[in-house]
Amino acid sequence: MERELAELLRELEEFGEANDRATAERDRRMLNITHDTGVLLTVLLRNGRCRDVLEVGTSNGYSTLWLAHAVGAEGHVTTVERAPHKRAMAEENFRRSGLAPRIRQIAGDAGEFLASSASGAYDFVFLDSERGEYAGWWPDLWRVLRPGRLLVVDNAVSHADELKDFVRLVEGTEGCVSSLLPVGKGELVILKEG
Ligand SMILES: C[S@@+](CC[C@H](N)C(=O)[O-])C[C@H]1O[C@@H](n2cnc3c(N)ncnc32)[C@H](O)[C@@H]1O
Repeated sequence: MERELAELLRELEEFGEANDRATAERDRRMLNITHDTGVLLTVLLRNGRCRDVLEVGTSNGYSTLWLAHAVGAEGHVTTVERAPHKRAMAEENFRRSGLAPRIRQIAGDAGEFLASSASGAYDFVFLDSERGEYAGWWPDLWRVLRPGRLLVVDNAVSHADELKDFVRLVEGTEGCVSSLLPVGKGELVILKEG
């Protein structure tokens, strides 16, 4: 990774940690993935030669930068965020990173975006948003993911209780194999067989 991008990621990690310590207001918190989760995403995307990535939950774009770096110059990351102030922060971080041309920012509700997305549009999905919505989004998440590809869910250990219904749905889906990795806040890696 280029020194400038590594430095920007470190800066955002420090900003996110300090910001989230200082406020309990969820809408003001960055709630970024951990550094080691960024490395895990890089390994998975690079190994899968992923080019069409969907992220649900941009926040200020920290995780998006890991994804955009991992897809390489030929790849694209579509990232959905409903909070305008976070989208603006992300846009500035994307500009600073030089990776903006690979990133498509979607403004609005992820559920609506998923429902309007084409089947098999993505070869990797990263889910890091409003956990209470995941079970309702599952049919569309599954539909937009290409067969043979991965969907990764953050906070699968840190907020396991909130994900119970979702995990039950995942485990009951035919053609689905999942594994919980003890990286960062716990990453549920879901394979769509095919
Ligand atoms: C945990 S944060 C994302 C952190 C980001 N992935 C990172 O690691 O840098 C979750 C984000 O999802 C957004 N969000 C929550 N519900 C949403 C929805 N229904 N549609 C779009 N974005 C949503 C929140 O505004 C918040 O910024």
